[in-house]
Amino acid sequence: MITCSAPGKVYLFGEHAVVYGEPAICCAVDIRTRVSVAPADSITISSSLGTTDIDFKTHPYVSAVVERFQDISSLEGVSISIESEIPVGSGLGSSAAVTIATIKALDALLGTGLELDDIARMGHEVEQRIQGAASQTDTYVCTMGGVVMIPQRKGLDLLDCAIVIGNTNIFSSTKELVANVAELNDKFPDVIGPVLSSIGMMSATGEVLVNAKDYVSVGKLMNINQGLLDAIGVGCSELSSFTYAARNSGAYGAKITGAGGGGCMVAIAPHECVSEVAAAIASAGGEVVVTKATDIGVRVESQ
Ligand SMILES: Nc1ncnc2c1ncn2[C@@H]1O[C@H](COP(=O)(O)OP(=O)(O)OP(=O)(O)O)[C@@H](O)[C@H]1O
Ligand SMILES: C[C@@](O)(CCO)CC(=O)[O-]
Ligand SMILES: [Mg+2]
Repeated sequence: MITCSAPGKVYLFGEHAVVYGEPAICCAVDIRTRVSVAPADSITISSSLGTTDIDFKTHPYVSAVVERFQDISSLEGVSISIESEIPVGSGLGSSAAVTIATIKALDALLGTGLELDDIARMGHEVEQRIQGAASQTDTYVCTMGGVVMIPQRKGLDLLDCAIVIGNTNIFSSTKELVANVAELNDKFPDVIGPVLSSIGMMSATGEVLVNAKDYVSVGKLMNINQGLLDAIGVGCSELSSFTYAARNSGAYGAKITGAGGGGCMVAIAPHECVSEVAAAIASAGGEVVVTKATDIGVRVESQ
């Protein structure tokens, strides 16, 4: 049996706008999905969502990965078992992590010799197929780890402040949220276009600040980015209430992370404020995860 893992991620800036070619800055975080594979006579995929064969309703991302390997190798049967610390459909890159960890595990099992760039590319193709429109961000960051600016694929300094996540526990489908933004953009292109460009400016301005470890300024920009995410309709009252709770208890800044519409918000905070920020989000009704940036991307855990 071979087990591989891949990390989740939070966006400092740029989700949604990155689908339209704007830059984004995204950070791998220290919560992981583990995928174990073993030779078998038929295909079985087991996760908290159920046990299936190739099944695009229950396991669309993993099924698409299996089909890709059927194209490039002699794969006929395999048993795939998924365990995850990343909540499903929550904005923390659960789809990218399960996709990338499965690609790496099947690559190791079948000896297809994929390089990290090949894994990231295949992961992006899978997200595009299932999501409709998808940027390369989640799959690239989750493959490589670290803090990455997209589309340049430029590595920035690892954050050394605390990352506090508040989960609304409202399931949100990235596919649907991306489609909602596209609909709004089709209806009001002259209004939404400039908002998406302004979101792109966050990363252009934020890059230098992240490398300078000027987290006070990074936080201010995250707060501006949050306002623009609200403007394109991906907020909800719980996300707003958690972001204000975090800001009012000492966080540098707070915003939605990922597709929004539910899922999670992220705050960056000085290490000494973590318990106040976590308590404030929890008393506003959020499930809290305190984590940190990681430079460990996809990797083989055991074989
Ligand atoms: N542990 C898991 N086991 C099996 N499938 C998973 C797992 N985690 C995620 N998935 C798949 O990914 C889908 C959720 O992906 P989606 O892109 O909508 O949310 P996300 O990746 O958590 O958030 P975001 O894309 O905003 O970061 C699930 O419906 C499921 O198909
Ligand atoms: C909403 C989005 O920008 C981020 C999802 O984590 C979609 C994508 O980049 O594919
Ligand atoms: Mg996703």
